[in-house]
Order: sequence, then C-alpha cells, then structure tokens
Amino acid sequence: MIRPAHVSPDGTRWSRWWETVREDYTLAVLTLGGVVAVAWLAPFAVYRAVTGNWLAAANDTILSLVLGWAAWHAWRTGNTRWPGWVMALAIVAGIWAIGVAAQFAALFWAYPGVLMMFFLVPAPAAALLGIAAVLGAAGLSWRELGGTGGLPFFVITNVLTGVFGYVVSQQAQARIARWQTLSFVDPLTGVGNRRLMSVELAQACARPGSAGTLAVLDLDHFKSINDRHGHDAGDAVLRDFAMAVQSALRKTDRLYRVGGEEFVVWLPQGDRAAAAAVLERVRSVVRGQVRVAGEAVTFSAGVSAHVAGEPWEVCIARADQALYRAKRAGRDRVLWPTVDEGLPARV
Ligand SMILES: Nc1nc2c(ncn2[C@@H]2O[C@H](COP(=O)(O)OP(=O)(O)OP(=O)(O)O)[C@@H](O)[C@H]2O)c(=O)[nH]1
Repeated sequence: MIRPAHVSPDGTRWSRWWETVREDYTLAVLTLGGVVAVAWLAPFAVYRAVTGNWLAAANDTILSLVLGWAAWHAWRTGNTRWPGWVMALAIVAGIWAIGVAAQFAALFWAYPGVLMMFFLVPAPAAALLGIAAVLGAAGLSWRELGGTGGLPFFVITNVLTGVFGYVVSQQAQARIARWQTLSFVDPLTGVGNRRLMSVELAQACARPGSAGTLAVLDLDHFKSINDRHGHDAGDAVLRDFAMAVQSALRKTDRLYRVGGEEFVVWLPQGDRAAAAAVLERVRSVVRGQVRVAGEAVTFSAGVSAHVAGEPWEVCIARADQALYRAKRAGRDRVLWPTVDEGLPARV
C-alpha cells in the first residue's frame, strides 16, 4: 500500500513511529509479531536451553529469529508484502510446533495466530493457512484436546476467530482502498495526483543510487481550447491526453496530473537516450490520438535526469525551467535543462 512518507514530520521519533503503525495495519501486525518474538519467544528459548529442552529451545530460537527478521525487514524497507508471507508461514509452523510439543495450554496461541494471518496475507491465503495450522495442531495434539470431545470446540472457536479476522481485514482493506482513491487519484483523468507524486517520488529518490528521469508536460494553448470549445471539451482533452500518454509509457513509468493542464512523467531510468525515445513516442501518440474538433492537441515538456541523492523537488525545478523555455521557444517541443539551469553533469 501507499505509505505517506511521514504524515507529520513534527513530533518525536516515537510519535512518528506510532503514526506510521496506525497508517498500515500489516506493518502493525508485523511489529506485534516482532515484539512477541523479542519479548516472549526469545526469553523462552533461553529458558528451554537452560532447562535442557534443546528441541524446544531450537524451535523458539528459529521462530523468534524469523518473526523478528520479518518485522525488522518491513520497517527497514517499507515493504510489508514478503515479510507478511514469511510471518504467516512462521505462524503456521509455530502452531504445528505447539501440536508437536503437545502442551494443552500452548494451543491458545492458535487464536491470535489465526487472527494475525488475515492482516498479513490476502484473505484466501490466510483462510487456507489458518485451516492448515488449526487442523495440523488439532491432529498433533489429539490427546491433549481430549480427542473428539475437544476437537469440535477447538476447530469451531478458531473458525469464528478466522471469520472475525476476515470481516475486519476486508472492511479495513475496502476503507483503505477508498481513502487511497480519494487521496491519491485525480478524479478527472484517473491518474495519480500531486500528492501521490510527492509520496512516490520522495520514496524513489531516497533509494540509494536511485536513477530516474522526470518530465513536466504542459498542454499548449489549453485556455484557448476551453474558450473555443467549452469546458467539457477541455475536460475530454485532458482525459484523452492522460490516456494517450499512459498508453505510450512503459509499465514501470508513472504519470501524474499535478495541475490544470500540467502533468509529470517519472521514468525510473537515468539513461538520456532511452528517456528521449519514450518522450518522442509520447509526442507522436498524443499527436495521433488527442484531437479537439479535428485539431491536433500538442504539449510542451521540460525533462531532467534525477541526480542520485538530490530531492525530487530540485529535479522538477530544473525540468520546469526547461518547460518554460520550450513554451517561449514556440511550444510543441521537449527540452532538456541547459548548464545555466543546472544541467546534471552526467547527462
Ligand atoms: N476544462 C478544464 N480546464 C481547466 C482545468 N483546470 C484548469 N483548466 C484551464 O486550463 C487553462 C490553463 O491556461 P494557461 O495556464 O493560460 O495555459 P495555456 O492556455 O495552455 O497556455 P500555454 O501553457 O502557455 O500554452 C485555464 O483556462 C484553466 O481554466 C480542468 O480541470 N478542466
């Protein structure tokens, strides 16, 4: 999911962490798993080793390392997808291990485990993993459960826990999807808006050794299109333009609408020749597909390579200057920054 860099840059480090956890429930559950690993499983591993129960000590050690790694990795990279899978599988293994250990009281761990899975992996996978975990644990601790006497209670209460997890996680996901659409998508064209651009570019440009090329595209004489053909025709041009640009871009490229008739394209490669080829393709597709009353619609663009380590705002300012030059030079062209405008040394 999209995680706003940090919703409020103010506040203490703890308050920012708390805010980040509240924003992303998968990260919250991964963190919880990490806390359980460090505060509960790791001390238990030591205790088991001291009391000579080497098998249980090894099991608790491996489990606490895997859970701890998943939480740490998610925090470090901002990616919760793979850590979520790793933690969900570790939970299944942990619940089975409880079955092998055959301790009745330890079976209570199945409930939070089943619940957590719905917040770590997609619902169908969580349901399958939950069933596998519970049936495995039930089969392995058949005697502790009291055989057929205890089995239905164990299974039914776990199924109820899973259903609860499913309902709550689906509701949360639906709300998050709606919130993301409202916050990050331009309603007219369906492409990302300025807010999404600032979140994604901040993340892309913060990656060590990041390379990329940024272009600011501005439709030419758009006011005149509105004045001559009406606002609705202007809206249709904006929609057609976004669609045409999108169709000319590669899957990894990003398009944002950042103002009335102003768009930003981010190409995640710094190679100038490749970027120039993509923008040339964009120009020819727009020329062929975007028309108003039979007239071709054109755009001007300023393009700049992103210099590793610089904030995206610096790169966009350079592209903006080249755009103004393109407008002054007669429009319908793509220009790169000059040395005066801060042309990056490596392009
Ligand atoms: N139809 C429509 N028009 C919009 C929208 N947002 C901004 N505009 C119009 O876009 C026009 C932008 O005009 P200018 O900034 O003068 O730019 P321009 O006419 O394209 O001139 P150049 O950029 O110099 O080529 C204004 O008339 C705005 O009212 C929108 O969502 N829909």
